[in-house]
Amino acid sequence: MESSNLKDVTGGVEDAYGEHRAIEEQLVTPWTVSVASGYSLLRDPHHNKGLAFTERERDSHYLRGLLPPAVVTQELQEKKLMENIREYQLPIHKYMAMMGLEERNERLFYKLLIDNVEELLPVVYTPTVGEACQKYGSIFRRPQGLYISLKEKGKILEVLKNWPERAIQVIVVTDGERILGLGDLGCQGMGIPVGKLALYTALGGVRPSACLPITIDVGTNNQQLLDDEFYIGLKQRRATGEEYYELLEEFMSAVKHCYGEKVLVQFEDFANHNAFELLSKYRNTHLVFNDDIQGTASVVLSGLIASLKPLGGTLGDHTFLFLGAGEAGTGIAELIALEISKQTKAPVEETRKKIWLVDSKGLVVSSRKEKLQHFKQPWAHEKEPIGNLLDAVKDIKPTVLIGTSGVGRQFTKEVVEAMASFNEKPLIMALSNPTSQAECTAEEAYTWSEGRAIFSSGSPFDPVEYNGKVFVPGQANNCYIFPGLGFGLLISGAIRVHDDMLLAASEALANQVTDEHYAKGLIYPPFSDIRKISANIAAKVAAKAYELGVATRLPRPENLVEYAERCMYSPIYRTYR
Ligand SMILES: NC(=O)C1=CN([C@@H]2O[C@H](COP(=O)(O)OP(=O)(O)OC[C@H]3O[C@@H](n4cnc5c(N)ncnc54)[C@H](OP(=O)(O)O)[C@@H]3O)[C@@H](O)[C@H]2O)C=CC1
Ligand SMILES: CC(=O)C(=O)O
Ligand SMILES: [Mg+2]
Repeated sequence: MESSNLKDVTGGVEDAYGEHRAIEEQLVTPWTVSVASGYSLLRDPHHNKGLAFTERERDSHYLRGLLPPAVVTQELQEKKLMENIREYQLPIHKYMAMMGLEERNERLFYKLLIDNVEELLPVVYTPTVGEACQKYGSIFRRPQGLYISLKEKGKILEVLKNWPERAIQVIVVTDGERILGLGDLGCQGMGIPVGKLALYTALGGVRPSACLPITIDVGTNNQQLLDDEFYIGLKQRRATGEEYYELLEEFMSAVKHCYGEKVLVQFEDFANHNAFELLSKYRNTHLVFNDDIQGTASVVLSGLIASLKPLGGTLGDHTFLFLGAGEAGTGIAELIALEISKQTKAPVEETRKKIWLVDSKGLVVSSRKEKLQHFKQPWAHEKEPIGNLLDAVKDIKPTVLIGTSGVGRQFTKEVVEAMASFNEKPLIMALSNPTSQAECTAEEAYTWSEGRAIFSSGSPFDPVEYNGKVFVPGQANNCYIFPGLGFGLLISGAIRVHDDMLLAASEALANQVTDEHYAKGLIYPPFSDIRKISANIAAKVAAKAYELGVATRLPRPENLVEYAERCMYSPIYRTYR
């Protein structure tokens, strides 16, 4: 089908693929629905329960003889699998074991992930997912999402129809150009949408069948991949300009035609030269948000709000310095400025002046303005140029130092010591992922600040003992926000994402930090409570959607927290007729 025909298909939620309304010349997919039984039931990850099939189910579903005689509970299966996973020494082997489980038995995969979230999050997500992407070509077994490449130009609607699920509610899409702090991994970036959507289900409660990971392959500029005979993606340099934006336009329009107005599209790990453009292009026509710009901003703002308790004062009393002036850095900076502006009623142009950013060329200042990318320009304040981070720290004397550079070990001993020299409790966030790219380790932050830093990082670090005291570093990662934010959008039937929803999500997350957490040095609540946290975030986001008039699920449920909790996916096995 030509892309020009797209406009003839109306689509929408009821008629997901537009088949009933398709005109005769248009192609339709002949989907059939059948009841799985016997061997095919065991091979169907959505319905397989392995040894947990009951005697009755084994009789009625032709499973006799296909399974050994023991009938076990889901809990026992979980115990056994956790033992197996703990046996693996290498994180990548744990990752592969988890992906293998997802391919065999989806509910058991999610039960493990939900019940053991603190142990398994670093396996299915950062840092291990970074290594998995680097090796994605060799560990790729079965499709976990859709690949849409330049070869599919003009046929994207048909490609979407090849995905076996129809009622898609959340899409996470990447083009693989900025995978964590690991750079351009091309088509191998697929590990990221797969991992993010696993968290949408485990942390946020979205049904797995409603989630669709997508990688857009427009080529790669990574020479190592281009030279690799086993590379799984398009072997050409990245398409840019009109060719790139035409493909993205066709994709965004096909997605809406296929799944309707209320499908949420999360942009993930695009390079900044496309990320800002795509967000501003689609934020007023589609339900979209950029996780790296907006989700990260919301999680960091939450940590800052929570840290005001141990630090004292208001947000506006602080001075912020960022290393890294890209998506994450400027996204966070803008949300902080917006929040201070709301609190103080000062214009955002004023509140931005307390926030400074350093990029690869030094401090962002007014004399560089002409040559700066548009997203850096609002941060080009009046000051003499400063070439490096240490001098910027000494000059600006920030109370908060945030790393969003994607480059490891930039917060040196001198930088942390300088922060500790004029702050009783320096707030230091090393946000770059995976662990190898963190601006400093937890141990470095606590040791070099003589145990005074309030520290958090994008990838997890173990607790650190310093001078007889144990410090527990928090994980400032957007995975605290996007599952709850997304779920709030879905349960309210929101049609647009608004900045006020990000602020509401930050506040909801900060409200979950208790005195017990503060006593451990934390400014984020533990992931073990994440479903409760996500329900609270979802409720606040949904409430904001109703308040702003962008919610379509009417009437508004009275108790939104309860409603969110009730709507959440449960991985407990279902009983079959
Ligand atoms: N914890 C979390 O939840 C999240 C963490 N991140 C992490 O943040 C990192 C950056 O992501 P993102 O903002 O999207 O990337 P971008 O590429 O958009 O931005 C990177 C910025 O860092 C600057 N930079 C690069 N090298 C240096 C250096 N040696 N010294 C100073 N500045 C430098 C770049 O400068 P220039 O502009 O001059 O090139 C650019 O401004 C990644 O590692 C990512 O994993 C991202 C999102 C969420
Ligand atoms: C966490 C995340 O989104 C990133 O590092 O890109
Ligand atoms: Mg990301």
